Amino acid sequence: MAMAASLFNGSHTIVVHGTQEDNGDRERQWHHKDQTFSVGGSVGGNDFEGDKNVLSNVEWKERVYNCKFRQEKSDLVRKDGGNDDQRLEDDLLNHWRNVPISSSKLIPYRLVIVLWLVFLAFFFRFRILTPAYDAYVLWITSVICEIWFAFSWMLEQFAKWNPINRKTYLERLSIRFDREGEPNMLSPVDVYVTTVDTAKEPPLITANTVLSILAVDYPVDKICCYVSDDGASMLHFDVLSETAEFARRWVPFCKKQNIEPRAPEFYFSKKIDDLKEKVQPNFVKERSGMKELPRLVYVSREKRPGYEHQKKAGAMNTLVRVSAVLTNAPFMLNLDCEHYINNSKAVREAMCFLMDPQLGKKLCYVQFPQSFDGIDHHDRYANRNFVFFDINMRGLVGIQGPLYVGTGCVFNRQALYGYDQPGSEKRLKTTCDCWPSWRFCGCRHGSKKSKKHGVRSLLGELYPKKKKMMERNHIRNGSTPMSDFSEVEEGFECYDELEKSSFKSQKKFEKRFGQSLFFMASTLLEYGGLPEGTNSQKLVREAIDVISCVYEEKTEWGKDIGWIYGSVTEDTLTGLKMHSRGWKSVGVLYAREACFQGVCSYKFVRSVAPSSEVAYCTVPTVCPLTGKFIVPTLNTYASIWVMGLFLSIITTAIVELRWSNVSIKDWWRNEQFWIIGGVSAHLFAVFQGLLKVLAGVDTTFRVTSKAAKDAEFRELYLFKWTSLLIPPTTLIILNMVGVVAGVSGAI
Ligand SMILES: O=c1ccn([C@@H]2O[C@H](COP(=O)(O)OP(=O)(O)O[C@H]3O[C@H](CO)[C@@H](O)[C@H](O)[C@H]3O)[C@@H](O)[C@H]2O)c(=O)[nH]1
Ligand SMILES: [Mn+2]
Repeated sequence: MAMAASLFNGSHTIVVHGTQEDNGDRERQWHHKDQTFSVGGSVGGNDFEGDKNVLSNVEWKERVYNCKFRQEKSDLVRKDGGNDDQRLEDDLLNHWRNVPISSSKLIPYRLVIVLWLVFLAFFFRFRILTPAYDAYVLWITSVICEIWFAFSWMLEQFAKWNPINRKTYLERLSIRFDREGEPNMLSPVDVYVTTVDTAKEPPLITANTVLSILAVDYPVDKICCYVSDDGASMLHFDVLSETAEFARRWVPFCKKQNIEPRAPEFYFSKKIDDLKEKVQPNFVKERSGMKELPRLVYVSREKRPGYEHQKKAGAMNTLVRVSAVLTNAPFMLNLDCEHYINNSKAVREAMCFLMDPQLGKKLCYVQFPQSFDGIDHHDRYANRNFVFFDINMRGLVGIQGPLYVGTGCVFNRQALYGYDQPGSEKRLKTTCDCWPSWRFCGCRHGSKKSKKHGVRSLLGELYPKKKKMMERNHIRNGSTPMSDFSEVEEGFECYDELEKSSFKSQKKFEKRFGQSLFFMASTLLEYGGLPEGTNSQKLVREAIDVISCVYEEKTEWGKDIGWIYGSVTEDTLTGLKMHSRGWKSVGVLYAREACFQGVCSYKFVRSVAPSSEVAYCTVPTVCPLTGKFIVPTLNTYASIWVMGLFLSIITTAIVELRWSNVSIKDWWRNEQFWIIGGVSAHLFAVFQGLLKVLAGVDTTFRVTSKAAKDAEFRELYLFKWTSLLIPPTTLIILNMVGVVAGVSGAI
């Protein structure tokens, strides 16, 4: 099995790939500008000089609380006449704040929900106590459906009980971490882009996304873009290398002219006259900007017959490991290939939360809403999804945080490694069984003899390094809490005892993360960065190791850590897994220019809900047809409950639209698709699910085609037959017949 890594294009690009069964030729050489670059695992050494910055990352925290902050505060206090000390302190500490939704909108909302519950209780009492004996089966069916509706409605409604808006302060983030003329303290971020099929995902789309990432408004040495190519296609590879070349001109241009968005195709398609109102840029800045480029890494993971490659989730886990070895940024941004960065400050938005001294530690991710270009004017297919993002997700902010929806999401690396949230009770347990013991003693026991040296040097350095960093902090500011420091000392005292269990602990680590000692060591660096004494050759060799398809065998990847396998909605599953470990998430859901923008793909599959809609669309129409009614003639009381129920449901929707500012039209589209989806796609999904559970037949992840052009909108209005349409069509016919029968019966 041949593997290769090559450096191309000067030093800002790296290629890491395993051999694909279907292309053996790629790893050998690569032509660019009449030059052939050989592929012997070389990498631009100076690129990794940034490590020192990466490691000193821990300093940002310290800095927040210290000199700078005090000075800022006292400056402000002086300006303000020193009045509201506490308020100022709070203000300065926060890069974000909650913007409460006005109680004139929220109180009626909650009242209506409570009212609904009361009506519901009486309604069910009536429903269950008065069975329709002459239509018993229909009655039972409809009652079961109603109970299910009420239950799911209750779950949904209570998740929205406490919706919250938030506001970020990018300037404060800059004041704190990004001062001119001083070393930048913003946290590094690894960016992941996945792509697979050149036919469905034109490489130009990926190229645009990559350019928008490279041009993002963030320190260049703190951004590293990883592109996973699951198609192992020469075309992707070539386009990407051209992209890297083009970036040399494009990125400085974007930064100099401060244009948005920074994906070229979408920038030029805006047709804005940018020549107006341009300011003369600072010459020095411009010149230095010309040579500054973030790194770009191309990864094509190994695939072999007999090994399940796990689609996107597999690609993501590969990227997690490669990036851990090469850059190990504490945070990572995940973008599908068609989702480019529309607002170059997007990463900073996320950092307002992730670098927050209090909230940041508890966060597993920051999710941005999905927003799309090229949605037809009437949004025929409810693709804008405002109801989901502006109502449901915003409601979830008030609980543990919004769901992960697969793209436009910035993660905390530690949360993906399966650790419990530091504040939660479970964390202590995890820490006790494997963390400290291995941290201090693991260096003495390499599992493989051949690797023993590497282990020792790697892990051996980890401890002194951590200690050194802490000492530095300690000296620089007497106020640093002692706890961390004494924890280290304690670790040393019980060294002997820990040593005994160290071998066991390391085995545990291996079972969890796989065999790469380098990777294991990287997981211990809570603030990211690379251990000292590594060189680029070693790193690339290690990177190739961790993308091998056997790497995940007998590990927890995809089960307990990283992206979770076995579902077509691996995103939701992955997010919930972290939530279940106590981590919180945040949504950047407030109205502002979309941070990420996708090329619209018309695909309609989402959650799999039992399709009680089908039964409920059928039952009422069967009644007039058969002359048997599920609801006996209503008495006065019962009709009050039924009316009340309907009215309160309608009112809830209205008040919901008021606090969320979603338009009636968007809401109506959503309702339409709830029904259409419920009786078609969801219904089929239920069958697929059953097939999988009962017969082990697996569902497939079909890649969505991203090549939609304006001219193709017409197609959206064309009628195309698919078997998915059978159930809704049948239902429509049944209902029409039912109405006719009902009306004629009444006449
Ligand atoms: O074998 C594969 C298959 C897909 N992908 C990538 O996965 C991403 C998502 O695939 P896509 O076909 O665009 O799925 P969508 O339905 O448009 O995506 C939504 O829904 C998916 C399933 O819930 C999530 O994985 C996505 O992130 C989310 O954007 C794309 O970048 C693909 O290139 C791979 O890398 N390898
Ligand atoms: Mn997609």
